[in-house]
Amino acid sequence: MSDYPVLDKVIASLQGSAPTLQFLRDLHAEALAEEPFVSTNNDLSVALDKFVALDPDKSALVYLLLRTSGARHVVEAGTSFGVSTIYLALAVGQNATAQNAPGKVIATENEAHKAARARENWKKAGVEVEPWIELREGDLRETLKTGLPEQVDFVLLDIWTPLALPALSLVKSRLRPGALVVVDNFDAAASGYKDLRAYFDDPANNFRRTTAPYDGGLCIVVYMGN
Ligand SMILES: C[S@@+](CC[C@H](N)C(=O)[O-])C[C@H]1O[C@@H](n2cnc3c(N)ncnc32)[C@H](O)[C@@H]1O
Repeated sequence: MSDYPVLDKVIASLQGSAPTLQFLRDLHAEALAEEPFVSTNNDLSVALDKFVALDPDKSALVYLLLRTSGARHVVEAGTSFGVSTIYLALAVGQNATAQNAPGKVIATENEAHKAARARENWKKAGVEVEPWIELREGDLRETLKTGLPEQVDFVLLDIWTPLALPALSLVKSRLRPGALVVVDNFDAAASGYKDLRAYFDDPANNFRRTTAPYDGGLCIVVYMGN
């Protein structure tokens, strides 16, 4: 048992070695001890030293979506201390191993000290996690311009709202038909997501979406292909 019963449920929904799952549980408990933060109507500087991690129940859903879709090529916009990345990498590693094929999570973080903490956390998470991650440090509007996989299966948009559409736009041409895009706080940060919502809803872009009733609204989007 932990101080956060949700973590017991979440960890039980994952496959992984006991030490890796225990580390993830402890790390996520540390993140939960913070004040909640949503990126609209706030002073972003207060988030510089915060995890601002994806909620555990949303992270579990993301892990299971990745496992069921067999995703091996993932882009994460907004990594912070790398909590959500651990869920992504665990799933990608398991999918890649099952398919005997390559796989990678491209993680992005602008703040050098956060990137350093993320690397430490992934090292501690161990071989089920660390080898599957490529961290691109710097502004994602630059770091995602080149070197993306031919096909991207999954995109996690967990980033300050003005960066979400620029991130997706850089990845869009690589999305495979059926690729999933998950956007955190789609309702709670609705005012910041006007441009992204219009982009999803423009028939020319060929996305279909629903918002799952997780805290703040978790938007789940499928790219239908050209
Ligand atoms: C909500 S947090 C990500 C949390 C992470 N997904 C998790 O669950 O642990 C968003 C992160 O995006 C980073 N960020 C903000 N602007 C960025 C940019 N232009 N390029 C890359 N990262 C950026 C912030 O420093 C912050 O750490």
